[in-house]
Amino acid sequence: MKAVLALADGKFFYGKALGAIGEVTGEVVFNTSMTGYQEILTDPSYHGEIVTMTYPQIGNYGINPEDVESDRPFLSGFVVKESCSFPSNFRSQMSLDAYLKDHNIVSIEGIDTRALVRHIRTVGAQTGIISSVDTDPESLVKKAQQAPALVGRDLVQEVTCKQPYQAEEGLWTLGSGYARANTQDAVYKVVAYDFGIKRNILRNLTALGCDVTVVPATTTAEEVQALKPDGVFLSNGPGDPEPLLYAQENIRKLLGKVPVFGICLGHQLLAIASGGSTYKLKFGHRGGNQPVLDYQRQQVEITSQNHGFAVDEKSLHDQVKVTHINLNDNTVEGIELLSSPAFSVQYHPEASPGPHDAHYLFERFIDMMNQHKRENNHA
Ligand SMILES: NC(=O)CC[C@H](N)C(=O)O
Repeated sequence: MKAVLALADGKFFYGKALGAIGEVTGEVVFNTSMTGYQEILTDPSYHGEIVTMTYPQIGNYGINPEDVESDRPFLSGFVVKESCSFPSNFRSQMSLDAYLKDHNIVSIEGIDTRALVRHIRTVGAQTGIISSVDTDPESLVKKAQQAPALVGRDLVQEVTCKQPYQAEEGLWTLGSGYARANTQDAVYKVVAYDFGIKRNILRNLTALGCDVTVVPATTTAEEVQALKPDGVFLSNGPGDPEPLLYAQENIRKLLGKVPVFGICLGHQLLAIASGGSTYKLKFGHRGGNQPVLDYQRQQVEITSQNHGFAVDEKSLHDQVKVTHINLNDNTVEGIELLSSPAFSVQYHPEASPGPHDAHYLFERFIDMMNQHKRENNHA
């Protein structure tokens, strides 16, 4: 069945319907990871986005129930050059097409994804539409122009949990699957703000001895403090960090009282809460091979990334130190506060999918909690 992808600037591509039949709008972005499509589909940070995979064949190792970062796909739409309809992997239980249909994700295949990505790189990420019900490019371009843009919207409220819960999964091993978190012997009590949290962050924290309570995005600083955490974690999540005033306010109140660690959206919110600002990148960083320099260790790490906004270095005051930069475009990749125990990174130390070079950051959070505990016991 025919499908069309159209962009707000008038560019369009004819392709074939994949997944659900229907029509969907979102910001059209691209991800350069060669594998890890299940983790990408289920990363809540992609909510509101139509994700194009640059790798030419997607779905070749099928879909299994384990490689997920949340309980369902959150992205608006999915674009691939070729979707593999005969997956080959001992863990596979269904095809990509069947999975996208099951979760009602309107997708398209068979378009020239290289041409699309080159266009996005030239003109910048923008709103687009995939449709298999209306295939008139002119009408679709109009609909794309009328669709809400990503900037200025609070998408976090659409993906955050409704109620607090305890993280129960540990790390995955072949043959045994996910370990169960050993909360009884946990040494650190962590409260994790769920702005759209990826499960592998929680798995990494529980594996290092944290008992993690995940709380909804609007939980107040007072409610968090009532749980007496040793540390607070600020998660990744979708959309623009600037309109999330409630989160910025709560983080501001927690700073100096408890160690804070943020990833991606959590990093952007920490920067804003400490006086900085963010801006939209031309087409973002999404993929598994972004080089980052850690000033402190004087080491380059290859990182997993997924973001369209970035912290403005010029907006940061002298109590905020830039700890990491992206070696492709020199954008801010990590910060540390000098006045309170808090740090954050723009990229994904939990990988899933991607390289594991940055795992040391979870250990840094543990060290920070240890030091804070020691100092408080002496006080
Ligand atoms: N993965 C994330 O947390 C993304 C953060 C934010 N939504 C951005 O696009 O920049």
